[in-house]
Amino acid sequence: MGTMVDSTKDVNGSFPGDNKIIVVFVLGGPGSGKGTQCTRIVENFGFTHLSAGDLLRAEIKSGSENGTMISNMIKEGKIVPSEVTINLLQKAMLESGNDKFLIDGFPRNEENRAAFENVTKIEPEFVLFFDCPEEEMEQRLLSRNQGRDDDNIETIRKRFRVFVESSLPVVEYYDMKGKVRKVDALKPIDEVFESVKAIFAPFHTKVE
Ligand SMILES: Nc1ncnc2c1ncn2[C@@H]1O[C@H](COP(=O)(O)OP(=O)(O)O)[C@@H](O)[C@H]1O
Ligand SMILES: Nc1ccn([C@@H]2O[C@H](COP(=O)(O)OP(=O)(O)O)[C@@H](O)[C@H]2O)c(=O)n1
Ligand SMILES: [Mg+2]
Repeated sequence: MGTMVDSTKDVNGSFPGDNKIIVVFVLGGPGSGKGTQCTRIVENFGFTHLSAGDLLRAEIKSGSENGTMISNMIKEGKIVPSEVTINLLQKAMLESGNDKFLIDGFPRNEENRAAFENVTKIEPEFVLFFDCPEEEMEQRLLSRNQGRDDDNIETIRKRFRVFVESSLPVVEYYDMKGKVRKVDALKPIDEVFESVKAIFAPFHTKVE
C-alpha cells in the first residue's frame, strides 16, 4: 500500500482552514458520458479532472503490488477497496496544485463515500449526476473502442448491476441532502454540455 498523506493536513498539503478545496463528484452509470463531459468542464471552468477508473488503470500499468487485485476487480466489474482508490485520489489532488476537482466515478458505493469523508473531511460542493437509460449506455460502451477489459457485454451487465445496487444509493444519499444536480445524458454531447454549463456558471473563472 502507498504512503498515507499526513492526516493533520488537507489533501493540498496546507492546514485545514487555509483555503477551501472545491470537490464535485461526477456520477452516472457506465457509459453515461462522465469522462466526455469532464473534459469539457476542464476546458471551460478550470477544474482538475480525476477519474477514479483512470487512476486505477494507471496503477495497474505502473506495475504496483496492487495491480493484479485491481485488474481482477475491474474485469469483474467490482468496486476496489476504498483505501486503494482514496490513496490514488489524494496523491493526484496533491500533485495537481489545483483547489478545484471533478472526481469522476467516485464514490461508487457507501464504503467509498464514508471513507472519503472520514479521511479527507471534504464534503462535495454538489454531485453532478448523468441520467441515462441502460440500453443507450450499453450501446455507447460497446462502441467506445478504448481497448478496455471491461467493455464486453458480460462485464457490462455486471457493472450495470453494481451501479443499481451500490452506486445509485450514494446518489440518493446526496439527493436527500439537496446536493444532486441531475442532467439528461441521453441527448447529444453538445446539448448535455449546455445543461452542464448552466450548473457550473457560478465557477466561471477562466478568461477567454
Ligand atoms: N451524449 C452522448 N451521446 C452519444 N455518445 C456519447 C455521449 N457522451 C459520451 N458518448 C460516447 O459514449 C462513450 C462513453 O462515454 P464516456 O465519457 O467514456 O462515459 P463514462 O465515463 O460515463 O463511462 C464514449 O465513446 C463517448 O464518446
Ligand atoms: N470508485 C471506483 C471507480 C472505479 N472502479 C473500478 O473501475 C472500473 C471502471 O470505472 P470507470 O469509472 O473508469 O468506468 P466508466 O463508468 O467510466 O465506464 C469500475 O467498474 C470498477 O471496477 C472502482 O473500483 N472504484
Ligand atoms: Mg469514464
